[in-house]
Amino acid sequence: MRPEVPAAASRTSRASFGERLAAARSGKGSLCVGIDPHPALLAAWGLPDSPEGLERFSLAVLDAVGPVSVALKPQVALYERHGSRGFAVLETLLVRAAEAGVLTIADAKRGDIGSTMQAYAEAWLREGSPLAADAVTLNPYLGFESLRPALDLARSTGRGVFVLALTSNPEGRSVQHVGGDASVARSIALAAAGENADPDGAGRPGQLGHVGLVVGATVGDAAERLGLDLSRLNGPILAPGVGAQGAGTRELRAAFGGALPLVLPTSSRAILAAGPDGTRLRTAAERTRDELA
Ligand SMILES: O=c1ccn([C@@H]2O[C@H](COP(=O)(O)O)[C@@H](O)[C@H]2O)c(=O)[nH]1
Repeated sequence: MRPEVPAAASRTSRASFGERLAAARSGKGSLCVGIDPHPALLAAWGLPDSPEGLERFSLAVLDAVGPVSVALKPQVALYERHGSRGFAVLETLLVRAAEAGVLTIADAKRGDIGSTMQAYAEAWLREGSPLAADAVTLNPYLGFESLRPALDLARSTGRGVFVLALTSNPEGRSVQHVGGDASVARSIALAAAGENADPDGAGRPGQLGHVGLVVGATVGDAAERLGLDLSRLNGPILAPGVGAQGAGTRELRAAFGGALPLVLPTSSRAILAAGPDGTRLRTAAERTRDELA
């Protein structure tokens, strides 16, 4: 059975996702490790490209890396490609992680009109849903306000969302950077900060909120250039792009400056390439975490 999030008695006594993450960070550091079971990685681990291989891979990563990561981020697409049996593996992973006290961020990048968004919110954030994670990534292309069901459910359950703002891939610029001060990325960052201004709806504005942003570690000076004031987000920043996409300490500093304390550097393939040996895998994660600290 999935454990309740801490302090679940009432909306106002429940810690926000940002606060739960901050508590985890103080013991484990800031690294978020992605679980991306690509067919080539499964093969390199000596595992079949099947739901069985997926499960062995996922649980091995949880055991080895969970204790030294602030959160694990399963890439939902790599479970979805195995159909319903892949989703069953993802459910098992999410339950086992919750039992082990490891936070999970489902990288699902969901986004739709509000009525459909309600269903996505319930799938990924509702207490008792088989796919409930601690947080889910969201795509705001239909407008930030279309995400309202997920924003509200995250707030009331102590879970979180990470909304795409400046993604790590070069193609993102053609949408996210256009318009200078009026860019999509800036409007998303402002809206997220507004949500976090009073994170639990109880007039406790000092708490870190439930709405995070995705800002790639590879984006260079884009956040500054486009006027995103990330240090005022009052929520966490997920920064994929470390390792396989080329970013490291220098790139993180260049991208985030004074907002670095809010950042969760995120790496998948570069760590998973260490292979199935639990000690080597954990060492790879620890080394990455310590290099970035
Ligand atoms: O802007 C983004 C948003 C999400 N991702 C996801 O993160 C991992 C990155 O994997 P690596 O192996 O560390 O490159 C992957 O699941 C992406 O879908 C991203 O890269 N950039």
